[in-house]
Amino acid sequence: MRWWVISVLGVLTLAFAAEYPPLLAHVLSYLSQNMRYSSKEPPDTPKPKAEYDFIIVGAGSAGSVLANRLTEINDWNILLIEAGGPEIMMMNIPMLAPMLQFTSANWRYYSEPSKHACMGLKGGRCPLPRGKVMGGSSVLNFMVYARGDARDYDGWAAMGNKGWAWKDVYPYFLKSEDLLIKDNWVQPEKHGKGGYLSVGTAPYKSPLVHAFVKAGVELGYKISDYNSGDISGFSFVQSTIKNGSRMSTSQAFLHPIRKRKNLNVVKYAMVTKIIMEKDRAVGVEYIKNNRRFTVRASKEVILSAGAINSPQLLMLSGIGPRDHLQSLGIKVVKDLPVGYNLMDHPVIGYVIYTVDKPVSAYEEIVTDAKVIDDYIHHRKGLLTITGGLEGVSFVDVFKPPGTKSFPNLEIQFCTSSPLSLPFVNANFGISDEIYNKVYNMNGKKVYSYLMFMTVMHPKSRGRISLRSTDPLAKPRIDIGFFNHPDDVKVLVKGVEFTKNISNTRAFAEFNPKLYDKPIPQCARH
Ligand SMILES: Cc1cc2nc3c(=O)[nH]c(=O)nc-3n(C[C@H](O)[C@H](O)[C@H](O)COP(=O)(O)OP(=O)(O)OC[C@H]3O[C@@H](n4cnc5c(N)ncnc54)[C@H](O)[C@@H]3O)c2cc1C
Repeated sequence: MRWWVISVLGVLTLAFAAEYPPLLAHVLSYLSQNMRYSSKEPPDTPKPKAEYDFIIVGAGSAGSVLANRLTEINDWNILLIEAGGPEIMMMNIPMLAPMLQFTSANWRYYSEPSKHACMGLKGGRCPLPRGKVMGGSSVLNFMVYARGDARDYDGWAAMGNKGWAWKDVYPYFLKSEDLLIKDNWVQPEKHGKGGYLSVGTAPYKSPLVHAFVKAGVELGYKISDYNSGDISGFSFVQSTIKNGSRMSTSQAFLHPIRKRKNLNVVKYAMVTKIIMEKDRAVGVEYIKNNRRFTVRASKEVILSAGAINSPQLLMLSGIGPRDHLQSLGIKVVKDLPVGYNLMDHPVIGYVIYTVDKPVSAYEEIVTDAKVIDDYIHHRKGLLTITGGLEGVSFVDVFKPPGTKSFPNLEIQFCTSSPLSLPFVNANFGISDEIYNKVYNMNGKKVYSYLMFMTVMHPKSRGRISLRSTDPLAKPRIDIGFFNHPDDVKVLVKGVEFTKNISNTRAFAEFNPKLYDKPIPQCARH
């Protein structure tokens, strides 16, 4: 078990012992649950074979599913290689999701400074968290289960991506899912039952998220099952959780198959190169415990190392833009535009409203004995909220509700904000100067909510490139946020839209006030 888990549990144990003597027993019980939990993950294979049928690089969202499906074929041997270590139970407490970014389970990538974005953040860089652990980013993420809109898939198919139309992918969504939600805002006929991946909702719902969904209806939007193929509307979140705990893809797809003899897993193993023979990938090199290993694949090497590491590994292996590879002295195997066309969703993270009632999550929830008892003993309460995120809406900010439109903005509704949970400022990487001038409440308890706004179909593009030939050096990430002005227009309109939401009758009882203290650098605008 990691030192930080032991320290957190130690502090919690001492804090509880005085106020809630039975809690000591609960904490110990949690520790023993963790031991049992750890034994469910496929173990590290001490001596992998020299050759497998398939090698999968990265045990994240994609890699876990692939390892499960491929090992269904008894005759195929699969090696799954993961740079990170085991997932531990503490990582499954939904409300603690933001804290995981401060652990070794995060690759800790940052964007390059840019003249359009991330300027109020430390060093002018946006933190770009990615999971480095069994389960990958599905261990760090905020658990929102969102398939996307049918029109997006059909658009990709129309671009020539055979097999990606909604009608092609939808059966796989059904197959993989185990819907646990019984509420009437979900259309059960659009969901799967009995699959590996549990989809539920947090047992706790704050009064604020109820107001958020009602506000949507008041403004003329429908309460939607955003996983039905049409995302438009307002809703509570559907989450990859079960019994109030995170369900990562490792838990969903790897734990149940840990006894399959044709699956080997190596953990803490960093793949440094794909071995190419002519145009064919025939194996990989990896480093573990400072030793270098080579393993061959008779059928395929599958690269599922995530949106940052996969292109990095391709380029290190000679697959990438000729000029770039040659400038670093890498032999070109295939000249391809790897690393270009990087797309992520530009966001405004800090549209905050303060409220005058104690209805939002606050900093002390991580040390409040009652809140912790609720979670450890009953798997309910504030700690089951997925990273503080409870509601979601997808709207077209340029068109009134009810008209035919394709949403261009996603609003994630959070039952707290960095004013109430100051540690979240570190997640965003807010600079000390801006934090102290704008967001530091100096210990004053503030209740608030936040609408986290995301551009749905960004036009901005970035690029990933190599900094050096050292596979352990972080690649250069030019995230490209806001290099297209249309993305800014969507978000500006989105901020106005949050005012409409907060001005509804649904929110009136909380007396919300936009927290509009100007950031000094923006005051002139
Ligand atoms: C903080 C955060 C919040 C998010 N919230 C949501 C959300 O609420 N809902 C949602 O749908 N999506 C969310 N996402 C995005 C989602 O989690 C990712 O899109 C998804 O997990 C990516 O899956 P992947 O398999 O491509 O990569 P990953 O899951 O990142 O897996 C890649 C794996 O490869 C391993 N790896 C990388 N390089 C190597 C190497 N060289 N050798 C060996 N192993 C390697 C990594 O350690 C990792 O385990 C979030 C992501 C983050 C980081």
